[in-house]
Amino acid sequence: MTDTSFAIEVKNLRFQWKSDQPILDIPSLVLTRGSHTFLKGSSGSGKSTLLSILAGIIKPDQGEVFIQGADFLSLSPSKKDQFRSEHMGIIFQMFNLLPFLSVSDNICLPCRFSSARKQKAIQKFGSLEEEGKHLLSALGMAPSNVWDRAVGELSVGQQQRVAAARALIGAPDLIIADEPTSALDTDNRDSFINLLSQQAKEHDTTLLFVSHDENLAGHFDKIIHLEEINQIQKLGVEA
Ligand SMILES: Nc1ncnc2c1ncn2[C@@H]1O[C@H](COP(=O)(O)OP(=O)(O)OP(=O)(O)O)[C@@H](O)[C@H]1O
Repeated sequence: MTDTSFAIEVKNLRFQWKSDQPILDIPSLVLTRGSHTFLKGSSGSGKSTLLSILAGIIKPDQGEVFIQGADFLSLSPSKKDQFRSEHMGIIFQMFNLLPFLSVSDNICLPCRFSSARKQKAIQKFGSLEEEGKHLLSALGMAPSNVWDRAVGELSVGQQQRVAAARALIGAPDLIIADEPTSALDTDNRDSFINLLSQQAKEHDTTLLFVSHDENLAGHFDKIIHLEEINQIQKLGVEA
């Protein structure tokens, strides 16, 4: 049984990369709905790996993961894709945009798979495209300059903002972001974090955010140190 007021609930999670030592052993992790969490930890401690598990990109060796009350790991690959589009906005460096598609197509993609997100965008902005353009502007990019361009032609910082707009469109229940501001200058970083905070408050979105930039931690109501919830770090890798 899981509590449906939890956005994320992890139980007895264990993971190791093939032929490597275990890196994650997390007895329990709970994020309540609407909470804004900043996840920190030293380099190589497993933050990206944990986020990839929560996003359904890699499978843990053991344990349970409930997202929005659903037993996420038991879903088939196609149901998992559908669930992800419906409920999650993901900004990962390794979960890339589609480089040959336009900025417009990339941003609107989640709403092609989620009628709930599509309806939210249309209700508030009249169309998906209008919300997409609104998000890009708020992120400091002029939509008219990039809207029809292939994403692969853009700079890394521009691509990061396209990925942010794709994650935010249609106000998903949960946003998982791994170093989403790493390629942004200070002004664009501030625009991004302000937009993320404002959207999350407005829509009661749960945020899970990984960054090495400690300046951003003040925007979050909870800080989790991976080393404090991960038994591997406490016991040492030989355990
Ligand atoms: N695809 C992979 N195959 C094998 N090992 C991997 C893979 N990805 C990560 N690892 C290993 O898992 C460990 C944790 O990596 P991870 O990227 O999750 O850490 P992190 O806390 O996000 O680090 P950083 O803060 O530097 O981004 C590291 O030892 C890394 O070498």
